[in-house]
Amino acid sequence: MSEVNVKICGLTCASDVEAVAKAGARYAGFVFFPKSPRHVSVQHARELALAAPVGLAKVALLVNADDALLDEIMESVPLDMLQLHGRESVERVAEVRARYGLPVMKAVGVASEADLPALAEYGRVADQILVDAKAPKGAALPGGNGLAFDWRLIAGRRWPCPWMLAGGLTEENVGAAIAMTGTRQVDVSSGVESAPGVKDADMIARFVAAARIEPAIPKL
Ligand SMILES: O=C(O)c1ccccc1NCC(=O)[C@H](O)[C@H](O)COP(=O)(O)O
Repeated sequence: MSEVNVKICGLTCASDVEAVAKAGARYAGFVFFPKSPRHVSVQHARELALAAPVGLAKVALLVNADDALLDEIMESVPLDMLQLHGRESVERVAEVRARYGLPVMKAVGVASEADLPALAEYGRVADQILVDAKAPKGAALPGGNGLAFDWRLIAGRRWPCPWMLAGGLTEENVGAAIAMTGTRQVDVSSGVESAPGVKDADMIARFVAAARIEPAIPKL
């Protein structure tokens, strides 16, 4: 079975990038959302992205971004993927993908069965979907809240494109989340932080290691 890919989201300093690369994560996420404790400016993101080693995919996380912001980011920051984490429509996802020529991952919040059809809809236009916990009503952030959803809702489900599981993952629960959902990609932010916006290198290393432990298959 292929190795589980890990995305560590919300990196804010050079030591975060180093820790993520050293731990063997596949993706590094930079948050462009001013209300977030993980927000980075375009110039700062450029410096962090330039410091990332080959093989670490750099992802820009955007919330309802207009073309002006996307143009500015695309001109300065070397990126491998755009993550749309707001209320972007299916049409907007297709438009962003065509305009910038980068793979687009659309985040979809899940709290109940009623949220599942959106995964298939976005899965038809996006390159990947991020199956995340739905932010509570009135939350300041549309993601990165450290909340999990009921993984049984998506156990055994598949979509038309690759997907990643997110929401409240930690080194303690990521193994169970992988086993229950069958995901081969996981995304974490709060679960590897010592305080909001402050990543912890040891927690990152332990999270990546925990995501890579394959469940023992009993011998017949
Ligand atoms: O992390 C943020 O601050 C953030 C702000 C605005 C939109 C999305 C945001 N994070 C989304 C992520 O990619 C998180 O990794 C994902 O939602 C899981 O977060 P967590 O439950 O904290 O691991």
